[in-house]
Amino acid sequence: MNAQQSRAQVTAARRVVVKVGSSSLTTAGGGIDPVQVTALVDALVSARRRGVEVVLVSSGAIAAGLSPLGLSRRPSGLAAQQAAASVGQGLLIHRYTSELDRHGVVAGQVLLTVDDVTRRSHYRNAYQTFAKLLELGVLPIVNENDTVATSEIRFGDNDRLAALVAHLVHADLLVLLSDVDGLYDGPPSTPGAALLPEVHSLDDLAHVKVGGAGSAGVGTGGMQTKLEAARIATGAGIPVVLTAAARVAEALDGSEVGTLFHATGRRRPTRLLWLAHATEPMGTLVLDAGAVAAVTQRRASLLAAGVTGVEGDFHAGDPVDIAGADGVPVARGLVNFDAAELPDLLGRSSGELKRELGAAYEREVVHRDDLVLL
Ligand SMILES: Nc1ncnc2c1ncn2[C@@H]1O[C@H](COP(=O)(O)OP(=O)(O)O)[C@@H](O)[C@H]1O
Ligand SMILES: N[C@@H](CCC(=O)OP(=O)(O)O)C(=O)O
Repeated sequence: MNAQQSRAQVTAARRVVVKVGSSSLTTAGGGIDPVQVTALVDALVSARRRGVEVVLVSSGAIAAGLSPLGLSRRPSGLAAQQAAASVGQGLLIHRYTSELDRHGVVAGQVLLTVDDVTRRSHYRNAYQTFAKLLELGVLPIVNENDTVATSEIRFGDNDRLAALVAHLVHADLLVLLSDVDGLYDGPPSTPGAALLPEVHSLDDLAHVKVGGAGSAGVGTGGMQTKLEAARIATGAGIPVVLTAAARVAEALDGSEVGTLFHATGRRRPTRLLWLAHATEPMGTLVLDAGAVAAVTQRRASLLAAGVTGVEGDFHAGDPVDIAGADGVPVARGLVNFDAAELPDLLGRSSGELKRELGAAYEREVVHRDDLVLL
C-alpha cells in the first residue's frame, strides 16, 4: 500500500473521533485560545459537510479554569485540579457552542467517567446517547467528568479516553491532535529527530524515544499516552492519524500529514477493551495452575475452586487482576464478590458452596464475559 492509498482509509471514514489536547487549545498566558478553537471548529464543520459524523474529545477544562482562579500553572492536587476543571469546562463548552452556532451546528456535552464504560448498563447507555446525538446531527463534545472522578477511577489523560470512545461509537478513524505534527523517532526538541509518516505495528517502535508532555505545562501524558491510545484503537481495528492541531483540516481531508498508524486488530467488545486498558485494578486474585490454564487457554469462567489467594480491598463489580502463583497478572476481570467474602470460599467447588451457603454462592468469581486476557 503506498502512502496515498493509505490515506484513502481516512477519506473513506464515515464516523471520526477527533481528540484535541490542552496544549493545542490554550494560549501561552493561560486560558482558551479563541483562534485555535475557531480553526478546529471550522475544520470539523467542513468534514461534517462532506457527510462525516464527528465526535470531538476535548481536553482543556483544567487549563481553561486556571486564569479565572488566578492560577498560573496546573495545580498538583486532585481537588484543585477538579475545581479548575469545574470552572473551565463551562467556559470551554461555551466557546465551542458559540463557534459551532455560527455554522448552525448544535453541540452536546458528554462527560464520562471510567464507570460509564466498564459497567455493562452504563456503557450501553453511553453508546445509545452517542448514537442518538449523531442521529440528531449534534456534534458531541466529550471530556472526562473531572469534577467527580476520584484518583482511583480517573483516566487522567484524554488520549486513551478518545481511543475508547472511538471504539464505543464504532468510529472508522481516530485523529489525535497535539502541539507536535506527528510521532518523531525521538523527542522533537532533539536535533535530527525525524517524523515517522506511517506506523504499521506499534511493536516496530523499539527505536523510538518517547518523552513527556510538551513545554507549556498544560498537557498531561506526552507522547506515551498517545501511543497507548494508538495501540488501543489500532488493536481494535481503527486507524489513527496523529498530527498538529494546526493541520486538522488537512488530516481530515486525507492529505499526507502527521503519522498514520495502521489498524492491526479487530473489533472487541468495548467494555473488555476498557477493562484491559483503562481500569485500575482494585486487587488481585491468585490462581492455581489449573485455573490459570482454564482461564487463559479454555476461556472458562473463574470458579472459587481455583483461587488460592486474595489481595486488596475490593467490592463486587470492581476490576481485579487475575494472576498465577508467581503474582504476574494474566487477565483482568470484574469480580462478583467482595474481597471480605472470598477467603471462606477459596478452593471449594460450586456444588459445595451452593449446598452450604445457598444458591447465591454458586456464581462464578469472575464470569468469562467479564474477563479479558492481558
Ligand atoms: N517521540 C516523540 N515524538 C513527538 N512528540 C514527542 C515525542 N516524545 C515526546 N514528545 C512530546 O509530546 C508532546 C505532546 O504531548 P502533550 O503535551 O501531552 O500534548 P497534548 O496536550 O496535545 O495531549 C509534544 O509537545 C512533544 O514535545
Ligand atoms: N480532562 C482534562 C484533560 C486531561 C488531558 O488528557 O489533557 P491533555 O493531555 O492535554 O489531552 C481537562 O479537560 O483538563
